[in-house]
Amino acid sequence: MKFDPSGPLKGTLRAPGDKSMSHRAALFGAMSADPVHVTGYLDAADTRSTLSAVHALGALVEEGAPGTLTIRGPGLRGAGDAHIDVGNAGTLMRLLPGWLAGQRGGQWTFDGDESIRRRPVDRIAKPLRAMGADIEATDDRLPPFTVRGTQLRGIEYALPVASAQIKSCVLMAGLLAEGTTTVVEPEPSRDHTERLLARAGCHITRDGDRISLTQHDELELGAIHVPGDPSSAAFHIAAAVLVKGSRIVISDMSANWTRVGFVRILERMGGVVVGDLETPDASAIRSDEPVTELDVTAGPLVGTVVEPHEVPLAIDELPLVALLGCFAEGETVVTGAAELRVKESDRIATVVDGLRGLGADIEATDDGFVVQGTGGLRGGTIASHGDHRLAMLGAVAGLASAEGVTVDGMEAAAVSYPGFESDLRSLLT
Ligand SMILES: O=C(O)C1=C[C@@H](OP(=O)(O)O)[C@@H](O)[C@H](O)C1
Ligand SMILES: C=C(OP(=O)(O)O)C(=O)O
Repeated sequence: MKFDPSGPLKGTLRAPGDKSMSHRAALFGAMSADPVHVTGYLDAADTRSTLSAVHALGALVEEGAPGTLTIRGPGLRGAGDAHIDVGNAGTLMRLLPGWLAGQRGGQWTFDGDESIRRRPVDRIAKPLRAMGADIEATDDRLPPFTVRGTQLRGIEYALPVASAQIKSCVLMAGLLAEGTTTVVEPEPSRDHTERLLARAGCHITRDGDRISLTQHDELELGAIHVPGDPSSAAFHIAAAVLVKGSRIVISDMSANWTRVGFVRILERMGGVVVGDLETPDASAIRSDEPVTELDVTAGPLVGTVVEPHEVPLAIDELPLVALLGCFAEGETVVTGAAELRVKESDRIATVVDGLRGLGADIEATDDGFVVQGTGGLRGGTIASHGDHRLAMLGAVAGLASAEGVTVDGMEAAAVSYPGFESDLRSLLT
């Protein structure tokens, strides 16, 4: 699929439902005793895998108008035996075992696509085993793997990396574990799990970098609205900043401060983005999910240094920071982002190789990359390597390039954003 250099982007767009919140809405919906009504649910391959998973565990999923569904769960302690195909969804693979490990009996096998079979699960197996869980993984660290339900006990666990997936898994296991479960975060990461647990009536508290939760009987959630995904919106935002004369509005986007690190980095680089973002505050647990409207205008950019503590707040948007760096004056550096190597692809290698193939001056480091801004990109061909974020990166690069970009494997975008190409083209004038 070729993306030619384009004229200005204009218009208003709502990005599809947030992927992280959609996974959690389906999982926590299934863990609830009463029906949970969801609006704004993301209809994409990853979040379809989650609906299939909760169905396999015994939940009823009634789909209504687009993005609207009702989940009638088997409840916190009622998950039935199943084989779970997570497809390409790392979030599903890392969160769901947390719920299942503490069931009274039962057995679940997990597997997924070629990419998921390369993604580590020892990061969740280790804390779950410390809680008493029974988990067997391939080579002790990869899918396919098996979880058998057993009584768990609460632990205190210091996360070795700032990962919302590991944090969420341990907290979910804590719901069924005896005593108190505590996770200690090296840096704050997305906090949708904590907010949902607080809303569901769980006893969850935060003291500095320590999040604690005690065993719980029933989740009470009611209705959940999933706002637009900032990680999906980021591709349109980047395109609007890079193509001269552009002005777009992104409506109904999550303004959760743990998700908008990319907008903060972009503002520092000189991008003009107007909108109300939530004020960072890692001292307490909130229970709401704020939304905002962003007004984005193209403008000249300068290079920046992305510090390790900013990485979890913009992890899936860091490929776009590399692209922006190509167009910025001076150097753009990302550090402390070794986690990029264990995503759908090794995103340090695929971003560096991919952008270099389009004419970028970019070097990989062990934990990030260094880009020298050259004021533009020539264009050419980029391979998605089956990674949705790489495919969408290539499309945006094409619009801002001199000669256009052919994306090899554009269909990968359907993992998080099936309507991406038509949404992007709808903004072109
Ligand atoms: O919890 C989540 O919904 C996610 C957490 C992040 O992964 P890590 O926790 O592995 O950093 C992110 O990259 C992923 O797209 C979604
Ligand atoms: C890393 C991602 O997702 P997951 O870990 O759920 O596969 C992503 O969406 O960029």
